[in-house]
Amino acid sequence: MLIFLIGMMGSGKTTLGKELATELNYSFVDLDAFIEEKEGRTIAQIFEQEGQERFRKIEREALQTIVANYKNAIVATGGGTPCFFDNMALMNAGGETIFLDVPAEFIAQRLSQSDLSTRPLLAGKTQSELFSFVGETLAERRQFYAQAKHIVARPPYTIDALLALFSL
Ligand SMILES: Nc1ncnc2c1ncn2[C@@H]1O[C@H](COP(=O)(O)OP(=O)(O)O)[C@@H](O)[C@H]1O
Ligand SMILES: O=C(O)C1=C[C@@H](OP(=O)(O)O)[C@@H](O)[C@H](O)C1
Ligand SMILES: [Mg+2]
Repeated sequence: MLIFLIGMMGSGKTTLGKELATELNYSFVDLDAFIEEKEGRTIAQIFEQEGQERFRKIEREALQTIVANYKNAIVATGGGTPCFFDNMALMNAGGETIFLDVPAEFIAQRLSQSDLSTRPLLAGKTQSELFSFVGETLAERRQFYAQAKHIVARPPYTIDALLALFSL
């Protein structure tokens, strides 16, 4: 089974995805890390050198490669992945999708304590810009995230909530 974790930057896709893969003895694939390895450059460099539009095409191709080549894996997507092309339909057809619906305030709080330079959409933002950006972006993206087959919408947003979804 392929399990895709989707949701905003800072919702915990990478962190919880790794834990879930260890717990289930599945492979773990982080879409951003997969892209960085294939491209030989960081996500920040791709944005800087070629812009977001090109990044979204690279991201789409990487997602197609993963769907075609992995069988039992947890896939941590990027926050924007569900919102471009028909990526949401591709993931729903290829496996289970789980939206980590963490409130914007939690996310902004977590991100304000992390290194923003690795996430080009956040780099250079002040605390208050970060809080408004996360709130507005989550509102715009919710229509895509809401297409997930499963939603984790109550705290604590931990691996137990993910395991409970499948009664694993
Ligand atoms: N369940 C959690 N509780 C508290 N902090 C978390 C949790 N999940 C992630 N974080 C923190 O939030 C930040 C973003 O997490 P990350 O897993 O990279 O999110 P994503 O991949 O969704 O962008 C990291 O600093 C991480 O340590
Ligand atoms: O929300 C987004 O558009 C992005 C999220 C990032 O992944 P995370 O959600 O793992 O931070 C990464 O793909 C890129 O910086 C763009
Ligand atoms: Mg991540």
